[in-house]
Order: sequence, then C-alpha cells, then structure tokens
Amino acid sequence: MLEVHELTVRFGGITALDGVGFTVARCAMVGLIGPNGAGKTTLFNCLTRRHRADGGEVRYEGRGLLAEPPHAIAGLGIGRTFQNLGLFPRMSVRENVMVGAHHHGRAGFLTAALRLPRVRREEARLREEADAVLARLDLAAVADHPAAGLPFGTLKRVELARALAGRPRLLLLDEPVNGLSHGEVDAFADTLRALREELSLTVVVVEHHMGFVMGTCDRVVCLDFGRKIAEGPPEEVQRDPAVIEAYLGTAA
Ligand SMILES: Nc1ncnc2c1ncn2[C@@H]1O[C@H](COP(=O)(O)OP(=O)(O)OP(=O)(O)O)[C@@H](O)[C@H]1O
Repeated sequence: MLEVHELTVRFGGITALDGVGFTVARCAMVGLIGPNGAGKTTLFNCLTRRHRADGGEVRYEGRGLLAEPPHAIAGLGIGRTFQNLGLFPRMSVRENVMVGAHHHGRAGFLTAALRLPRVRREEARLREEADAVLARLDLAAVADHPAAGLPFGTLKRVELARALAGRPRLLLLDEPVNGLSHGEVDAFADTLRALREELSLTVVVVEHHMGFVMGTCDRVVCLDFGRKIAEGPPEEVQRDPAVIEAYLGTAA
C-alpha cells in the first residue's frame, strides 16, 4: 500500500532523512521507532506533504505521493494524528471531529457562504458521522465539551477520533500513547487492534513506548540519525544490537 524509496530530507546542514526506504502492506501495522531526532516526524511530514522531499519517491496505492498537493492528502485516504495534538482548544469535541470529516463535504465556497439548504444538510451528515465515531471511541459524553480542560488521555482519543472521521485507509499515528498511564496505554492498544479489524486500516505508528509497539505492530522500522538501521518483526528488531545501542541503550 505504501512504498518509500530512498527518501531524503535536508534542513540546511541537517540531513533529517537520508535515503530511507521501506514498504507497508495493506492492513499491516508498522511501528516506526528511533531516538529523539531520528527523523520519524519528518517522515510523517513528508508523507502528508508538509515537508518537501529533497530526493526519493513515495508511492501510495500505486500513485506518486510527492507530486500531490498537501490539501489532497486527506481525500486520498491518509489520516494522521499529531504528537502535540492538532485540536482546536475552544471548539467542542464534536466540532473538532467534524473538522476531520470536512473533506467529505462537497459544498463550494459560495454555497457555504450563503448557507444554502444543501450546506445545512451536509453539516447534519458530517455531524452524524462525527457522532458515530465519538460513540465508537466512548467519547459521546464529552461531545459538547470544549477540547480545552479535558484530561490528556481523553484528548488523545479525540485526536484519534478526528483522524478516523476522515475515513482513512492509511492512518499515521505520531506518539499516540505518549503521556498516557499504563492502563490508558493498554486500553488504547486494545481499541486500535479492534479498529484495525473493523475498518481494514493500514497503520504506521511512531512511538517510544516499546511495550505498545511490541504488542500492536507486525513489523518495526528503526531510524537513527535519518537512516534506517533495522527492520523486521518486533522481537527481532528489539534484539538487534544496532537498535539496542542507538535507542534502547540511550533510553535505559
Ligand atoms: N523544520 C525543521 N527545521 C530544521 N530542522 C528540523 C526541522 N524539523 C526537524 N528538524 C531536524 O531534523 C531532525 C529530525 O527531526 P524529527 O522531528 O523528524 O525527529 P523525530 O525522530 O521525530 O524525533 P522525536 O522522537 O523527538 O519526535 C532533527 O535533527 C531535527 O532537529
């Protein structure tokens, strides 16, 4: 479903990604690990066209992704969550999730500005879709609550709900369990495993929490200083001396 070839990104003198390549099969869940500054978020930003690549190629469902404009990404079925939450604090949980479904809307600028009946019908539909996702993630009780002031664990689930509202086929999760308690991490992992099945999702997840990665991912790719240093089944990568030195060594 996703093929990354020789992807290179430079920021001035820093090479954030240096010829990185890997593939993700449909319905697989791949963990992207590596120490701070390894290039994981930069990779996500390339896939969602927030960063320009200096070299290499990305093919998604057979199409060259790097030629697509950033606003086309959600419409192609790629959803993402952000490390530091991409939510609007003053908007309600439901409104935040509706923003995630917005690209399904078909009303043009003028129709929307004049609030013609079609726009109202469309809003009602987006609201229904958002409510279905909120119910699925046990968030119905906070649907009308502003995002600001909710517990961090709840906000992480709202962030997931917002990404799912876009009906993605490929879901990119950036540190989804960072900052969660043990119990919350386990619950998040259970939810994600179930959603993968229900929605036939393909998932790439950046995460430092090794227990979560080992328990949810089929394969793991490890980056260090912008280079891929290991790839394989989670147990194998965890035992890889290069990974232990680069990542687990520094984390211990
Ligand atoms: N917009 C930017 N401008 C300049 N340098 C950047 C930019 N974004 C990232 N970098 C640099 O690129 C390298 C890779 O950063 P990136 O955020 O992708 O790492 P990461 O693996 O996601 O780290 P973390 O685990 O801390 O989130 C780092 O050296 C970082 O300082």
